[in-house]
Amino acid sequence: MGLFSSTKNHMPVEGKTVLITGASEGMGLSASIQLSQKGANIILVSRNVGRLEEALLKVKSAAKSPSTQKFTYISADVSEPDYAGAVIAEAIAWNGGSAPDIVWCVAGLSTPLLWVEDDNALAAARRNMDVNYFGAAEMSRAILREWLSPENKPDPSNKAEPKHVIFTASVLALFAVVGYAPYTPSKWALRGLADTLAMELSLYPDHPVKVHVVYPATITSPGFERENKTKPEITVELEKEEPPETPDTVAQRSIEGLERGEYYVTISFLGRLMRCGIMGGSPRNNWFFDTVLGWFIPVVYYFVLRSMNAQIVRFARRNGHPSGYKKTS
Ligand SMILES: NC(=O)C1=CN([C@@H]2O[C@H](COP(=O)(O)OP(=O)(O)OC[C@H]3O[C@@H](n4cnc5c(N)ncnc54)[C@H](OP(=O)(O)O)[C@@H]3O)[C@@H](O)[C@H]2O)C=CC1
Ligand SMILES: CCCCCCCCCCCCCCCC(=O)[C@@H](N)CO
Repeated sequence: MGLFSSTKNHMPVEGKTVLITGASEGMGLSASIQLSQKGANIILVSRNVGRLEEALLKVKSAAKSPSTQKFTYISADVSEPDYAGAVIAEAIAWNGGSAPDIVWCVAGLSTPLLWVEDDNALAAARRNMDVNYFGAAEMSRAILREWLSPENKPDPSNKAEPKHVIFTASVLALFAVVGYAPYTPSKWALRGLADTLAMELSLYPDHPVKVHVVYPATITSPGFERENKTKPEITVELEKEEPPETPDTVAQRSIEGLERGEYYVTISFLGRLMRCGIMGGSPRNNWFFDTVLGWFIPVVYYFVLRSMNAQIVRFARRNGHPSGYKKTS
């Protein structure tokens, strides 16, 4: 977070234990496999046990040192109130009494729809909030209470690496797009929580912990196939601006950003522009470049928004009042 970047790896994982939610499919599975290849012990968390079993085999067979690394899964629903304490307790018991060193909240879902026309809008918004926001919020609180408790003060002679808690948002938390009303606020909420925690963590100078937020654009995952079933046509049109990436690529670029020590990690060029466009009072990855780039983004947005809104108006003229659109859900 200094003026210039360094080449140090800020998140070494070899021999560390990483807990990942949403780890049975999509980006979470890819991240688990890649961290296994780098020598981490992995705890996979999601709901469906059959998919967790399959994922565990893949993550195991990617291990850098199969004789020393260990792997397990815990089935849990991150939308259940108070789920996270039990997950962390089970993880600690499995890990010989030590808490995981890194917790990455990836579990999420999206229910694209038109806010005004769709009868499911508010139910979908609550579900998106429960999984995407509260799922990650509860997990962060459970692990931070463990890491930051006075009994768990790291031995200063031991040069402990910082712990890491990582949230997974979306570029939609940096730039909103029509059709994502139930989802976008849940990802913006994660940003608000992360910025607050980044400051709160300074109250614990003897317990080094870093918080991060990853902002992927479209990921060609099983979740993307599901969300496309209800996605409004105009949303499909607009999001073509940002090309989809595979779960493997998104996981790889996320890990690279975390290794560079970034606070907000973006995956693409547009994502980086969007990040510099919203910085406000958020911590910067690089104070010089992020600030200078940030000066130009309002000008870019003048043209981007003009063109997008014109595209939406053309769509509206072609398709008539939205109450007449073909029902997607
Ligand atoms: N796909 C996209 O285009 C984008 C996605 N994102 C975000 O990135 C993250 C990963 O997305 P993606 O790769 O598409 O994920 P997928 O939808 O493909 O996979 C979701 C994973 O989360 C688990 N999961 C879902 N709901 C719950 C729950 N209630 N409790 C526990 N686990 C749950 C699923 O397993 P199970 O169902 O068994 O529980 C699965 O392992 C999400 O946070 C998503 O919002 C961000 C930008 C773009
Ligand atoms: C200065 C910057 C210019 C900005 C250009 C705007 C381009 C719009 C691209 C929108 C991409 C939306 C991806 C959604 C991913 C997602 O989170 C969902 N698939 C999950 O449900």
